[in-house]
Amino acid sequence: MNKATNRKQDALAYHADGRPGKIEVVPSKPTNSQRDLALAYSPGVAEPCMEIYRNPDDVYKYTAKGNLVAVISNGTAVLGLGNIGPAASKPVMEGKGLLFKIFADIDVFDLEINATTADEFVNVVKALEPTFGGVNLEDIAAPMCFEIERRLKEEMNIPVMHDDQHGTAIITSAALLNACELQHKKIEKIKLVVSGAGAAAVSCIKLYLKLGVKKENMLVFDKDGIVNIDRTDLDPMRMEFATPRKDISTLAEAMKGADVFLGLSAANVVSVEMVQSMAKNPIVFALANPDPEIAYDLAINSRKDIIMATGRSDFPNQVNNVLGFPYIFRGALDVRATSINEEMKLAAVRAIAELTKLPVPEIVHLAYKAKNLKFGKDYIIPKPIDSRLIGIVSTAVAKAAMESGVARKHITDWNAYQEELQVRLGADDKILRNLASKAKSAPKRVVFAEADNYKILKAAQIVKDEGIATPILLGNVAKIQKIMLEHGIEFGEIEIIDPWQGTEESDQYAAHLFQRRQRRGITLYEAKKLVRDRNYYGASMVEFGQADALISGLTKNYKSTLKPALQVIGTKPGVKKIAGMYMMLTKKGPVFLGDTTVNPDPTALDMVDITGMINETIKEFNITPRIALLSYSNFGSNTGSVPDKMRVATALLKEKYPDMIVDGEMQANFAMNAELLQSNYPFSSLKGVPANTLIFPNLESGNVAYKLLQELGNVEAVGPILLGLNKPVHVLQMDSSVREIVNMITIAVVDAQ
Ligand SMILES: NC(=O)C1=CN([C@@H]2O[C@H](COP(=O)(O)OP(=O)(O)OC[C@H]3O[C@@H](n4cnc5c(N)ncnc54)[C@H](OP(=O)(O)O)[C@@H]3O)[C@@H](O)[C@H]2O)C=CC1
Ligand SMILES: CC(=O)C(=O)O
Ligand SMILES: [Mg+2]
Repeated sequence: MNKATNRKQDALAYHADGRPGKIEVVPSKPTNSQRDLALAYSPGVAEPCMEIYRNPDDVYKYTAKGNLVAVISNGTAVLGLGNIGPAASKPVMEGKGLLFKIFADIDVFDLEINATTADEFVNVVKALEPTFGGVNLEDIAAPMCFEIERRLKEEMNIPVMHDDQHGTAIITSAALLNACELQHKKIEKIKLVVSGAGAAAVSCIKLYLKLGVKKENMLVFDKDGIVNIDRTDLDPMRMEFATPRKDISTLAEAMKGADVFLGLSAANVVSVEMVQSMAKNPIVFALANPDPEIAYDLAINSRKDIIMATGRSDFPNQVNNVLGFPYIFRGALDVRATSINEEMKLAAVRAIAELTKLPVPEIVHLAYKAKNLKFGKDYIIPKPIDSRLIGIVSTAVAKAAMESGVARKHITDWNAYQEELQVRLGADDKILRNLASKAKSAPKRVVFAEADNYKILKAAQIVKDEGIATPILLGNVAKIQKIMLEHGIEFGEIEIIDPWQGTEESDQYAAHLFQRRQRRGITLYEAKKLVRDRNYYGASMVEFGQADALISGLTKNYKSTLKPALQVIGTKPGVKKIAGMYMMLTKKGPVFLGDTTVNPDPTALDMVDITGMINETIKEFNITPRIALLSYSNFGSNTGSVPDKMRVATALLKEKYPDMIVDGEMQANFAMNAELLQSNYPFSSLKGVPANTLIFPNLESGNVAYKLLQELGNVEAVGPILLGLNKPVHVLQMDSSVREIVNMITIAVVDAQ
């Protein structure tokens, strides 16, 4: 099975696994009690209904309308896949909904409609106005899309934007301005060739004209060839930029001496020769999705002076409308704009272009495994992951809406607005993305003791593909290869070792184990036998530096996986007890729980050591630990062995680590609710911000808490992160999912850095 087939299977599984599709509707109010339901629905719901009846604008106050965008398509021009119909377009529209949510916290209903005429389409969408704060039209073929958008903008009082037109125009304009600057070209003088005369291309051309490109310097092509004034099949819109020139009829002819090529048409319509025939310092935007007009590598290797961009995320210069639509709608919704006008679009263009010239944050470098991204040929436009986009672009759009008179709500405190935008980005799985970025910045060799298992192999393949780790597989070679073949898992080059057969290193590993355990009842003969076991062998590889981290435990119980690591590697100097911690990815950000894994009933002194290790590890994740020692009492409100132990441990911690942010003993709700803590116990050192690290009095409570959060709170658990071993070894929970294994590998790599 080749890489393409593999990717296909991964993409299908991604969509089909678990709850089918990519989005769900989640209530935003409590629904637990009869009272909640009486307020949410009948009879309570009648109150906001009547308020809105009396004052229609109150719909923004009492419903989700103000943050709800409809992503609507009839499936007539889906990506570059053509007219595949509304149902087949649904994955794209759900995907757009997902991007709106993760990049700008906008809720989306995706609507795929059977509407083949402009009248049908317009009637459906107009009728939806009461529900939505905005409408994002998507993947509707030209020329019908122009009429649909024009009519909806005229007839609706909420912002309507056909993203393939204007989103694309905005992003490519920002990229074009920057590319021209880098290639020393004046926009008024560029010779522009456009492949495609559809929704995206027409809108780009219109915006380029506003930026200064001259109509007479432009040649446009569609499926039937050059768009010239002799054509009888052109609608008035395309006739607008039809060329009177008679000397050119093919794309190859047009490309000779051209400064800029813009492709918004179909895959592979441009050849290397065409690119080579362009003017000095050419700019090529081959933006057809998923495959561009010319492959990135072909174009970039065809000449040295080129600036090349595609719509894809796997090459430099991704020019894709995802850089625009989330933030354009965010700004428009936040000032309750009645439309998205030219001023707002141009403000977005300028904001995106200028952002490119600012120093790039470390986190973006890490995410793209790039060392020195800066305004230049390979960085003409910001990266979609850049979290500054929401602040800069949405603010520019909101200001332009206010200044151009389409805002119905005015923002006065721009600093508060900036903060609000950052909070919107949420904090639940951002930490994982950050950790993955950190891992990718210096990937490590991770040895897998249970490589004859599909889930391990799949996770190993993912981390290799993502550049997080270089896997080393332990196990029976034929068995591993059989599973790889059955499941289409490919690594390219991969090291597979079968410890059972013995290797050049086995004797050295056995001698080391014997040396460490000879006074604990292990003979050399036994040590030799033991290192044929994959857990002993894997731990030895890490101990001898032949691997940087070990992952095991998927198929064996925790203790029997841990034992070899303790015997071969041992604990860090000074560590008496190892421990385990979980990172829970809650909506309020990551919360760390410990010890959830190893020590059944730690003493107050043990608690000090464990908390110290937890504190240090969390700091490695670039998070400041705010630690609460938990019990069933608050600061002495109850007595008993558990509160007493936690109170003593807190005092010892404060003495040993004066800079540690720690307090206790306290109940979990006080730890997680800063207001509650402050109002009842204003002396507490956890002032103002809730704890992010919870230390449990014993294994039962820690284990019960994380499992409850996982099952009832639907909170993702990453771990157990093993603390205190001298080298990175991480033991999976039995039956971890592929995603959980990938997360653990990421942690192991960060641990090994
Ligand atoms: N990177 C990005 O952000 C974006 C990329 N796109 C991509 O741009 C492409 C077009 O999208 P969109 O405008 O929405 O679709 P449309 O269907 O509206 O337009 C497609 C245009 O391409 C023309 N075309 C098709 N095949 C060829 C060919 N072989 N040679 C020349 N022209 C051709 C069509 O010609 P005719 O008019 O004769 O049918 C039509 O003018 C898609 O691949 C889409 O994925 C779109 C939006 C954003
Ligand atoms: C990116 C996008 O909207 C498209 O390719 O259609
Ligand atoms: Mg599209």
